[in-house]
Amino acid sequence: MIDVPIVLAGFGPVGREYAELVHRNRAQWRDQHGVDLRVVAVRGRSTQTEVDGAVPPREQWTDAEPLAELLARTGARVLAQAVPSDGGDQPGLDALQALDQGAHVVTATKSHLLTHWSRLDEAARRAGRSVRISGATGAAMPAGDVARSVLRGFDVDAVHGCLNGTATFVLDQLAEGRTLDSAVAEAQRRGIAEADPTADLSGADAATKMRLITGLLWGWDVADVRVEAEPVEERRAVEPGHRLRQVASAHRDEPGLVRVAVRAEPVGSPLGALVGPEKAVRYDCGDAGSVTVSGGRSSPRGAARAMIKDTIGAALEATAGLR
Ligand SMILES: NC(=O)C1=CN([C@@H]2O[C@H](COP(=O)(O)OP(=O)(O)OC[C@H]3O[C@@H](n4cnc5c(N)ncnc54)[C@H](OP(=O)(O)O)[C@@H]3O)[C@@H](O)[C@H]2O)C=CC1
Ligand SMILES: N[C@@H](CC=O)C(=O)O
Repeated sequence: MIDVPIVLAGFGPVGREYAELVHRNRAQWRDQHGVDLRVVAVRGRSTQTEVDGAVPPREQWTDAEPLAELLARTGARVLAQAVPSDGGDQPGLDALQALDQGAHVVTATKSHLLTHWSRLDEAARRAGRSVRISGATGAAMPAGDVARSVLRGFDVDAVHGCLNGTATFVLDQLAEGRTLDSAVAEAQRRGIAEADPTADLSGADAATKMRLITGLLWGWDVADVRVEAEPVEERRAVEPGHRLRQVASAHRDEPGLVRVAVRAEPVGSPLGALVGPEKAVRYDCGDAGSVTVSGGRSSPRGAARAMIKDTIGAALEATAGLR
């Protein structure tokens, strides 16, 4: 049995789902996979709590100690990150700290991957540990896993994806005659759109996820990738038999460039057929044909499930670096 003590950073919707899943399914995963996942501590911005079973209520949390001390004291094998993707430096520094102390990193947080990509990869390889980012590339849709390992040898020429559930949902609502404001409000009510939906609508969130996929797929340094993005705006005409989609694309022969465009896709195509907040990525693999990954719940629970998959993978597979 592989013991997997976990320090969880972030106790928002994703972190809470992750802690709850580990608590509820621990015995099942022990039997099924031979791994004993247990969250031993949870941290917020400035407070923390030790955990033995269910996470204690916030009133019982105490001031946070330095992460290095907490990781050492608990013997953590994994740092699980579900903290805001707001561009702050702390998640990147925390991930580097964890790797230096011999822990794997599993993350749904995206922004520090953009700023610390190469450093994280080098630190992980040096330590013989992995940084697993499936939750950051599209919640429960395993597009990152496919990019990193399943398509090896397929020589992918191009990748196209609907990577932001809000954009797909809002575009369909606009097509039905709703206004942009009310479509976004409905997406927020359903927990799809962020509280500040700017990155959902501008294409920035889709571009971030596509940048991460290009890093896994072609080894691009995601920090250097340039983005050209077209925002989702009020309703516009579309030819019959098509739906508007926010499509993020990258081409192997245009290294370092990700484009996000709002374009018409045939309703029967993998991207045009998406419903509500569903996501999909199509890999164009030359003589191997096209491979599309779609589905997987786009929600805090979906992201938490992706983190669970990555935690089990980190414990069981002897791979190092960004995965
Ligand atoms: N929601 C979704 O469907 C998806 C979300 N994601 C990503 O998952 C991440 C988590 O999202 P979500 O659960 O909505 O939560 P939030 O992004 O709202 O994060 C809130 C939590 O992070 C804690 N926190 C903030 N900074 C730190 C820090 N430096 N160290 C430790 N904890 C910190 C907060 O602490 P405190 O409580 O003390 O304020 C709080 O518990 C985000 O990066 C998001 O982009 C990815 C895929 C899907
Ligand atoms: N707001 C995002 C949530 C996941 O990253 C989206 O709409 O896809």
